[in-house]
Amino acid sequence: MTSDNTGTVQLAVIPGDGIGQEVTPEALKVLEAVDSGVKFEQTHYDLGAENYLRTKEVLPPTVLAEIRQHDAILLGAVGGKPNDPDLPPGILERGLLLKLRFELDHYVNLRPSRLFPGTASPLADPGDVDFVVVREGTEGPYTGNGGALRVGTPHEVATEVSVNTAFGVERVVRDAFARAERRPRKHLTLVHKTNVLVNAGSVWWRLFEAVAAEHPDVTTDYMHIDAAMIHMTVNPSRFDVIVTDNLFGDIITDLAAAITGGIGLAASGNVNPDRTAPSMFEPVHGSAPDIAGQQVADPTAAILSTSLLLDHLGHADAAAAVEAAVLADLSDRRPGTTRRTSEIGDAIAARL
Ligand SMILES: NC(=O)C1=CN([C@@H]2O[C@H](COP(=O)(O)OP(=O)(O)OC[C@H]3O[C@@H](n4cnc5c(N)ncnc54)[C@H](O)[C@@H]3O)[C@@H](O)[C@H]2O)C=CC1
Ligand SMILES: CC(C)CC(=O)C(=O)O
Ligand SMILES: [Mg+2]
Repeated sequence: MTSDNTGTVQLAVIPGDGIGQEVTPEALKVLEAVDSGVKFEQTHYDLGAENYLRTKEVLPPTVLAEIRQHDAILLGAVGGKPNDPDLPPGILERGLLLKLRFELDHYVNLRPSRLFPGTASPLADPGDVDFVVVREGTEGPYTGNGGALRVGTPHEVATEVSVNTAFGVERVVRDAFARAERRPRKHLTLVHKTNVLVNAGSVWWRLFEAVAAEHPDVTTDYMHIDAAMIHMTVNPSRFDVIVTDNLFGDIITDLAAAITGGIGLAASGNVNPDRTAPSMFEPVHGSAPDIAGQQVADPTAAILSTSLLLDHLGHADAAAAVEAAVLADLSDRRPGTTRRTSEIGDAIAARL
């Protein structure tokens, strides 16, 4: 998919905050180096904590409307230092990141986890880990539904309501079954907490079962979220495709990253499968204020996110080339040696 007939892709780039500013240029370096047959025309958007502190604006409607006109979005990370008194809690996470995901209907948050050859896992015997988490991206407890009463008093009550619509659950479950069907193992696991979150759990379970009946070739199972974390730590190779809600998917995928070489390698796509708006590609990690500005962040996750972007735009060969370049770089990494963020980007781009 390109925006015109000249093979030009309109790419919105939002480096964001912290290490987002450092890893995004490396991802762009790789996107420019790979032979995809198309030209990426980039528009950079200065959005994030610094922009907010300067302008008191997070995502003006005109900017959102402009971003919507692009073919795809590449995002670094957003979020300031924890508990910064100048940043209202969640203002960037909810006002920018989730706003983009919700407004652009990124209902499939795709997070693949593979233990690439030569990559170290903290698990002694991880096995052949290759699974993908299909995280619902527009509902759950992240919709901002809730509130607080009697704030600051001993009688304070705070709620965050998890929203789960039949429409929202069914479409992501259908996407997960379709993905499972295309994979060799054809196995799908629903992860939830149906024993306690009975209302949300019920709609997830019923729709999962209903869609399963249409996919007799996909084997299925169910795990409660807590038990799923045991299995992911003890025997992660058992998973193929996991479908789950927005919050569980957020948490699972940080663990998934940790067991497959670290958060610096975990890529993601916020996908609008209906293509009614641009999809957005970003590393799983955040802005990492603890290491920002030091050129020590690993840009591999951001670089692998461009592989997901290329694949989404229909450039499967270029996507595979980026992944192959990353794999080659990973297998050359030696424990105890460190490279700057830009050196890793240079090395991967050079392989293309
Ligand atoms: N998609 C996004 O934009 C996300 C934004 N955030 C925001 O980012 C800020 C920091 O959040 P945290 O919870 O600390 O999560 P984080 O993912 O930014 O950092 C967690 C830990 O992983 C390390 N880390 C992260 N990326 C790395 C990389 N590429 N290479 C090496 N080490 C890396 C960090 O140094 C830190 O120790 C917060 O404001 C949070 O809301 C968090 C997650 C996702
Ligand atoms: C900062 C959150 C809104 C997002 C997050 O942690 C994630 O998508 O992984
Ligand atoms: Mg997260």
